[in-house]
Amino acid sequence: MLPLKSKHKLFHFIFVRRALWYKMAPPVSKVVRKIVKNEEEVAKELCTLIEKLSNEAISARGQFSVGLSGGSMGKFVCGGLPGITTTWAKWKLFFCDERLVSFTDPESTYKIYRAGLVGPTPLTEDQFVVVDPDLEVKAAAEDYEKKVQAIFPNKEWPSFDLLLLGMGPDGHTASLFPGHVALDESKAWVVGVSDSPKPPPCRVTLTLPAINHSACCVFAMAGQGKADMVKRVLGDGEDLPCSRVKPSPGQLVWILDEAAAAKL
Ligand SMILES: O=C1O[C@H](COP(=O)(O)O)[C@@H](O)[C@H](O)[C@H]1O
Repeated sequence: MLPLKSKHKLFHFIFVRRALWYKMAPPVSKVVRKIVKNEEEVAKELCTLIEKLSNEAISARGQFSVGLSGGSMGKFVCGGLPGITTTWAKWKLFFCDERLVSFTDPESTYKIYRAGLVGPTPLTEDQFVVVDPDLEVKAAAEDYEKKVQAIFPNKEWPSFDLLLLGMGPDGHTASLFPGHVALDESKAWVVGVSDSPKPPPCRVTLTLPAINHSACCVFAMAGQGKADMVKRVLGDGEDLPCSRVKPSPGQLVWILDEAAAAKL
């Protein structure tokens, strides 16, 4: 028989500590992996998900906030979105990251989405919350952060309904590159990067905490060129910028084609 004092200690250890641990530990993201045949199927799967999430968000809150990425994501989204059924007027579009180049430069992410979505869908230019390419890096990041804050007023962190993310061959996502100081930002929603290892060097990016407060993050990719990094991130769990995307509480979705998933 345990003495009363020891019983109290045991009770404290088991119940109080456990309750505290549950309270403090961040809820784990719900992770979904979807492997489809080819690039075309990746775009289809992605756009079906965007359609579903937009309609759910609009029914629940009257607005859908989505963050876009550059690179191959533009192709998937611009190819598939014109075919979906949604209330376009309720959309607000942001950029997970943007390259600091003019809107006419082929490297501009906004240029790609404006050409692919304004016209082919009922979306209008004023529904895009853009990074001002005429400002220098720090000022552009501060200006973009203010624009995002105006959409999520009085919030500690933005709560995007959906962020569409890509993964570079070095495991970067948005403009968060391996080993870069921007990865450790814990207060700002947005930071500037003036030494991006991938050109162009000047960029503006959402930070990891801003990304991880969104309701859903989706990585979509296709092709054998992604296979090694997919294995390092999803198979080996290596600590890379992509692996740190854990929306909490939230959903993390990976949509891959068979070639990108080949080494898993
Ligand atoms: O530079 C960038 O690269 C990543 C990955 O691009 P991908 O073409 O390999 O898919 C992209 O997600 C990011 O937005 C972009 O600025």
